Amino acid sequence: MTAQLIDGNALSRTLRTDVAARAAALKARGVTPGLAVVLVGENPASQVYVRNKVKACEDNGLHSLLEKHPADLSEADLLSRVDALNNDPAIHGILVQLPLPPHIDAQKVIEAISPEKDVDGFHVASAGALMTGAPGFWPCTPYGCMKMLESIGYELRGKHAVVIGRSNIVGKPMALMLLAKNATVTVCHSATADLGAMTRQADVVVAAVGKRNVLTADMVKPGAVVIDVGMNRNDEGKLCGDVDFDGVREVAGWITPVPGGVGPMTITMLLVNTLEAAERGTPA
Ligand SMILES: Nc1nc(=O)c2c([nH]1)NC[C@@H]1CN(c3ccc(C(=O)N[C@@H](CCC(=O)O)C(=O)O)cc3)C=[N+]21
Repeated sequence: MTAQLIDGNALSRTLRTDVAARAAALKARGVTPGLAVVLVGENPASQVYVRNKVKACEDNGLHSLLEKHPADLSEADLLSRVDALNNDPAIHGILVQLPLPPHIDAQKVIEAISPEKDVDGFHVASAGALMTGAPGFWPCTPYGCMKMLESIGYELRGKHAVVIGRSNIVGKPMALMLLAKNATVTVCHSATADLGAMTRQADVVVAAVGKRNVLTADMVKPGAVVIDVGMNRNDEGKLCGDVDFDGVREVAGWITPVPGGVGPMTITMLLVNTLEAAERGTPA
């Protein structure tokens, strides 16, 4: 048996059509949803990602503002730029591209973003809202993973989900979202004694480590859903995930590809959050 693909590009197209319709409806009421993307320095990967985000905005009727700053921008100057965007009525969402140069305290910058505009969902107020079930923005990558599970009609209640990775931007929020859907959740990480023993029990595996071949076919229960959050390069320089795709697809029931899986969904959920921010800020 070969796993069915969960196509992040196709699902993104569907969801972005809805985003575009909602953006048009807001525009008819005189409000264009606006996203500010702030880039500090010249990290080549960041430049590609940022360009993709801006293009996704343009393609779907959102206004975007790309702010590029030199790598030696001071932390104080970045904080005052964030403050200006907090007070800019044309901007509903603010994204400060990570990683930031080492002389800048990234968490401090994130906490300076108004929670109402924190469309990345990285602010501690957003994290607290997710943890308690209060309204707030969910981090785009795990949110996109949940949409992928929803798209195949997957019932999480009573299932065992294993998350590999415990970052603040993917692993931890992913575990909370799965828990909120009544899955039994195990979070594995670099100190987990026997990763395969955990993943072999999983109905759903989410791999979010940032290392190739973290999940191989022998570690997967037949029929399981496998979601690959990884973004790595192989020896030939090709983009690949954390999952040994060719092996695992022969065992899994469902699998997300890289590229064309979680990546485009991350950008889609950024658009969704930005739209949501604009809708929340617009009186009916
Ligand atoms: N404040 C902040 N928010 C982020 O959301 C954020 C960030 N910083 N820093 C970097 C990471 C990375 N990230 C990606 C999003 C989409 C793709 C994506 O669309 N990937 C395509 C392929 C792109 C390619 O070919 O390189 C795919 O998987 O099909 C990748 C990576 C968002 N990030």
